[in-house]
Amino acid sequence: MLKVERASVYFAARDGRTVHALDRVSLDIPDQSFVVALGASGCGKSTLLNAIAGFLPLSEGSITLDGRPIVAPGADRGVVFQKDTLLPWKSVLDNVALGLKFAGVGRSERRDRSQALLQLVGLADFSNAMPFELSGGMRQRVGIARALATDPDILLMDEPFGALDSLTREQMQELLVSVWDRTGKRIFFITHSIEEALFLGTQVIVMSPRPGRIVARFDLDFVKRFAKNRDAREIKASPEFANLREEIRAIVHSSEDFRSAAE
Ligand SMILES: Nc1ncnc2c1ncn2[C@@H]1O[C@H](COP(=O)(O)OP(=O)(O)OP(=O)(O)O)[C@@H](O)[C@H]1O
Repeated sequence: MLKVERASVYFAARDGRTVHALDRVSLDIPDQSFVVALGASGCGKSTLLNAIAGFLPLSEGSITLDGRPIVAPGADRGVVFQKDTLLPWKSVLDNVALGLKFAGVGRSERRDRSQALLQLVGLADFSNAMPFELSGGMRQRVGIARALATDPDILLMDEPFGALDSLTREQMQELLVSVWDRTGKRIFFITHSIEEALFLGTQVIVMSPRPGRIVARFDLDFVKRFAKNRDAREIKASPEFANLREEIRAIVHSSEDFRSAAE
């Protein structure tokens, strides 16, 4: 279990004011779950992910992964950002193998494990390609393979598909469901898209800004249905999906109205 307990983060803004980016957020991310954080800009989604990744300290509260306190980045957490962070001078295979190299894994095992992961993300034939030869979606696939290379306990994804065109985005969502289903990794995923959140999450948390709080939680099973029947259109066209989309839209908008009224 990854456990966030009453996590708060305050930042000192440049004008001397204090920004309350996260306010006593509690969240459980069980094994094999797919937890999606949804909310308008500035509601603390990235702050929460960065704290789980160990990139920034909490002001109050705690985060533990299977009982171990998180205080720094570690190989037990794989991270994927919106902008890929591939090294342009290294091949696709070497990019995937990078974390394994740092972990001291030998050359041939690095090759085998990285090749298997490239197969998992549908890029088996691109191991010798250079990053500049790949499309945006393919680069994100390499990023996912690289994040999985050290066999982490959780995958942390900060708007990984936010810069992709809508068709590629849907393909990437479907690919990610396969990766999740086959590896059994738990995932914490951030998005602005209500539809993406509904399609992917076993749990969706809706956040609102200033201070960043969780204002609603939904347990869902669309992603499990898709993992079984692989029919995204059927799921997204279902009345159940449409009703929830409207319900969540109303929550997101009311938290934005609240913010503008307060300003
Ligand atoms: N290093 C920092 N210094 C000061 N303020 C910060 C810092 N990082 C984030 N903030 C502020 O904290 C709040 C939450 O930011 P955060 O990036 O976590 O939101 P978000 O929900 O991820 O937004 P977006 O969807 O736009 O990425 C915002 O008001 C932001 O301006």
